[in-house]
Amino acid sequence: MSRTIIAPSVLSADFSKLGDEVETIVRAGADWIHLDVMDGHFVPNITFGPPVIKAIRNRTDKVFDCHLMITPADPYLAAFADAGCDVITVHAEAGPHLDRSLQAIRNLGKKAGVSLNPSTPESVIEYVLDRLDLVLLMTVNPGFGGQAFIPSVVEKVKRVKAMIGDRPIDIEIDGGVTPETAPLVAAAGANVLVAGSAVFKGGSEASYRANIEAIRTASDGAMKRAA
Ligand SMILES: O=C(CO)[C@H](O)[C@H](O)COP(=O)(O)O
Ligand SMILES: [Fe+2]
Repeated sequence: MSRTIIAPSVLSADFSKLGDEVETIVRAGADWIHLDVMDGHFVPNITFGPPVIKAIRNRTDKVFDCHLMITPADPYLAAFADAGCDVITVHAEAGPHLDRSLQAIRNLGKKAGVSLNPSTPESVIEYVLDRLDLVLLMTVNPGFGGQAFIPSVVEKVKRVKAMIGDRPIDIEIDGGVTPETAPLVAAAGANVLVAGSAVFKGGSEASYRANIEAIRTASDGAMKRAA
């Protein structure tokens, strides 16, 4: 059994020293770096885009896991690939041509992900499974960090796990992940956990390390018991 991949979301980092925060969170045990791109249109908040991602790319060689909460996404995929994103995830709700978006991401040489809002049924990925490297299931409504985990998504994790079968597709959870909620989704089949506020609380490397370890211990234990 492989251990849970922990992907801290820099949405909760101190943006005034973002590069340093990336280095600190990597030293503290982050596996991937989760980058929340928001456009003030698909979601009611605005964050950052390719220039900021490019500016922090040289701070680590960890996977840059790019969560695009933008519409349209297709015109910007090449810019995010050039900026150094390794996984590029688009929302199924953000455009009419999911199959085309996923093909475009793979054609750029990147891993292709799709994200589903809490109210979006998993059936939208049925005909694109062979184009997918990752499914990101939102456990909050996208747009902000620090929101409460929506428990109804746990059943969706189980259904997506069954749909995927033995395909090499990661199941990632995003929103309200804590040591209390991580075991619920890990037991249901998720293997990548995004956490922002629960990881960056405390503001020091020691607290980041303890926060990551608490989530990892809880989720790895649940994964092992479910195996
Ligand atoms: O995509 C996101 C919000 O749209 C973030 O990745 C997510 O909210 C992480 O923050 P937290 O762990 O604090 O819920
Ligand atoms: Fe995210």
